[in-house]
Amino acid sequence: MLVKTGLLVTSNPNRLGIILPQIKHEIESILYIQVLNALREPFGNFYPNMFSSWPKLSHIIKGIYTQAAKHCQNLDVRVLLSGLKYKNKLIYTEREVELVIFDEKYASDEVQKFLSTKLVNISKDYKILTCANIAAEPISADLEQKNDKVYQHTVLGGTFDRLHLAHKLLLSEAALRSNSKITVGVTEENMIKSKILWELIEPLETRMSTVENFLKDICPELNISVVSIEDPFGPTQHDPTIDLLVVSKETIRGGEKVNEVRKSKGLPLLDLVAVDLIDEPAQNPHEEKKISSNTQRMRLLGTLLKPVKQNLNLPKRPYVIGLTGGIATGKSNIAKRLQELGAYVIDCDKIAHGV
Ligand SMILES: CC(C)(COP(=O)(O)OP(=O)(O)OC[C@H]1O[C@@H](n2cnc3c(N)ncnc32)[C@H](O)[C@@H]1O)[C@@H](O)C(=O)NCCC(=O)NCCS
Ligand SMILES: Nc1ncnc2c1ncn2[C@@H]1O[C@H](COP(=O)(O)OP(=O)(O)OP(=O)(O)O)[C@@H](O)[C@H]1O
Repeated sequence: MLVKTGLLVTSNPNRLGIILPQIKHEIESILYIQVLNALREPFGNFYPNMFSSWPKLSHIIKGIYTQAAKHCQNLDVRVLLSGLKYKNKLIYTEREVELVIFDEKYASDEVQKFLSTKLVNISKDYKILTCANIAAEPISADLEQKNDKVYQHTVLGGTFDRLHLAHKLLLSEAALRSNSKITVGVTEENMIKSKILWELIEPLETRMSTVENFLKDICPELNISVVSIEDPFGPTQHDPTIDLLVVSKETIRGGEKVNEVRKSKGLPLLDLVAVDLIDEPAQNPHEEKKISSNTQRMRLLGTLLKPVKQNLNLPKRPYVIGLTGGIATGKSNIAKRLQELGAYVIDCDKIAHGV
């Protein structure tokens, strides 16, 4: 039976390419992923010799979100970081977990103890699924990770429309590298008007609260501040406590500009960490190569944005349809097709010209 929220406990994320296609039809909404090498204590001590610092885990998180992009883009996947960062933590999830999936066969008393003592928000009627015996490469630390510094106060910025897996990767990088505070700048309306189909961008409040909820879910121990920004600099132009800016390979230049502004104001320069771009695995012709909010908005065209409200007081006919849109968006074309289907068309453009 389909559940809303699932939790996958994996001891080897390299198995995800096989597990995700098997479990994606079991879950409707949120899939939490907790990486753990064993259910035994010390809980959260995830391959301690290999991952001596949190940023060394970055490539594992990237691997998970890349697999999620390939296999289950319609699920809201959230890789939990608390259990990786802090030893002996309980697993807390904002949503109640209804299905727990393991990628190893554990003894049933071990499973029971784990569920009852470590999993805080679990449904009374939870179900368990085991996907065992899946061969995979052993996991390894990212030896390429040259800067594995952790900072007091990390920052990042973006529009974060329809929060996608690449946004989650960026937010996770900032969370892995922070031992205290994380600030996220979210663009206000003045900064989004040059974007494709900007009219379809979610309202600022929605984008801000989605970012905040995501961060609170994956790492509630951090002091999280989500602010709106009216320019590409946001709080970085006056806050001396910030010490790291997380960008992607395409926004490094923006990061350098932030440092130019800080230099001119006598503020300490920020370290920059750039995450790689995550590609769109199901790219159609004319779509961007990377996972992108623009693509998501374009894919919305021709779909119902929200369910039609039933109003029993309305007569069944005639329907009044308002047809609006920018220049050359196809209004006349659609009006012609509706006319062919029997609609009576009132062209306000023509009426206005005649006034
Ligand atoms: C001006 C800014 C913030 C506007 O954000 P933008 O509209 O590009 O946001 P968007 O939601 O599209 O992306 C947010 C971030 O995710 C990155 N990102 C988007 N898609 C992908 C992807 N497929 N793979 C990896 N990263 C991605 C973007 O490069 C960006 O860094 C940004 O472009 C910028 O210049 N950043 C550097 C400076 C900065 O962070 N300033 C704000 C400080 S509070
Ligand atoms: N669904 C579609 N797919 C591809 N091309 C389209 C589509 N709909 C319209 N077009 C093309 O886009 C162009 C503009 O279409 P149309 O004249 O219907 O737009 P409009 O919104 O009425 O423009 P105006 O701003 O002049 O009122 C035309 O060349 C039309 O053939």
